[in-house]
Amino acid sequence: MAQRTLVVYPTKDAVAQAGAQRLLLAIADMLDERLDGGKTRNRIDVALTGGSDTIKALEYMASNPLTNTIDWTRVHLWWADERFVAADDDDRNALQARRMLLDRLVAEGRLPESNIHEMAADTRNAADIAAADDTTTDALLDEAARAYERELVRELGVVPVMDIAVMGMGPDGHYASLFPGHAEVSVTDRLVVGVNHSPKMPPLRLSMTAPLLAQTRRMWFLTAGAGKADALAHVFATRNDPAWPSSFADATDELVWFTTPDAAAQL
Ligand SMILES: O=C1O[C@H](COP(=O)(O)O)[C@@H](O)[C@H](O)[C@H]1O
Repeated sequence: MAQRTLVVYPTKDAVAQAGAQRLLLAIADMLDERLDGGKTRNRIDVALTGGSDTIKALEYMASNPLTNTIDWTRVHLWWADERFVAADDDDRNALQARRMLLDRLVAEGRLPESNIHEMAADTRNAADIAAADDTTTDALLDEAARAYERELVRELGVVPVMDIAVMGMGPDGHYASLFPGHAEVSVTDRLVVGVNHSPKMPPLRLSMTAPLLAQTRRMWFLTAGAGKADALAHVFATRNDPAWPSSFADATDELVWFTTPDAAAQL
């Protein structure tokens, strides 16, 4: 179990800027790291999420000169969670990341499209969505979750490991799409799950599970603003409490929360 570390920056903007800078430096360092035998890694795997702080960090990455020094052909991008909406829906985490950074890297020939591992989008039309009952929707989400599991295993083996995960946390303490009051946070026999009736819109989601995320080497939370203070205090006071899902967050090497004084006020 990793020890939780807290790093406080003066503003929300500074958290995003620092997150961007740290992510670029960490990617560069990991790509240069010498393995036994002197070779460098042939790939690193980074899990992204959505939410205000992480998307802002991607925006800062786009304008950071370090971005142009990275060998993106060896960087694979995954999503710790996704909103199950149409591929062109503004709510989609992957679409936001593409708009902020990834599409440009692909267009410039730096990042192969095949390195972007998106979770499935909802391909149904509005009438089918409206007509679907819970059983149908759950089955659809489950098939999408299993498809992502298959992709993870195909690419990374039966115990997939993210080198870095950049997480956000909601004011209710959710991380990825693991919400309080929902059973998914306690699922231990899956890598990815479907989430129906999410308390935060949109209601249908896909999420990596806590055990998969806990295999991550370096997990960073970008969690800024007074709205996160209550959740942060509860999360730091407990472990594996379903009422505060981010208390399940773990990593093998480091678990760091980048935050602001107002978010850390109750600690
Ligand atoms: O819906 C989501 O919300 C969280 C946190 O969002 P924030 O805007 O409160 O920072 C995010 O981490 C998650 O990936 C996303 O799907």
